[in-house]
Amino acid sequence: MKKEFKELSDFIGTHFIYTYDNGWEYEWYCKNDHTCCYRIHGGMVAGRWVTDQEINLFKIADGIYKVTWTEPTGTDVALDFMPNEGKINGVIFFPKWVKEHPEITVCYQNKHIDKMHEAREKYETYPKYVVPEFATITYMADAGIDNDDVINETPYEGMTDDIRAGKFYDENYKHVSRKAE
Ligand SMILES: C=Cc1ccc(O)cc1
Repeated sequence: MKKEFKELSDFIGTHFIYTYDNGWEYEWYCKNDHTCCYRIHGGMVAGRWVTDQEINLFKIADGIYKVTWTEPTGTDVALDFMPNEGKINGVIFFPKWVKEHPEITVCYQNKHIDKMHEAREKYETYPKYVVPEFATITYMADAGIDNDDVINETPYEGMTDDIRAGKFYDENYKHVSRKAE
């Protein structure tokens, strides 16, 4: 994607794949000015995916965007996107229980909100496990606003390669079913 980001409107609707310097691979979509969706492909909670997470979104300066949110698990996230530089700085603040039982959170979270709330009451929160890392963007595309096709399937091995190879979405950024291939 060759585009110079400047305004907030340049950012909203963008779909990213990136790899943190610790090797964790994430996929994230700015669905609109107050909502994101994401899939986790590598790292402590690989396999987890979430749609329609409420976020706070600000343009910090031309082409620099800050996104923050708090999750049903109690995990807090702060991301600074610098798409013109191909970089993101992310800080994830995991409750102690997520580090100790990451498998509980590996699911399509939207279908398991009660389970997340139960776990955050049952297990310990502190000390938090803080993960501050830069990430390198490996894919960036304009998926449009409120596109429910961007993140609508459980992550599988090779999914990010398929997306980068242009095999995952059609010309309207609709998900091409693998069965139809
Ligand atoms: C915990 C969620 C999360 C989503 C995207 C990202 O870059 C970091 C954390």
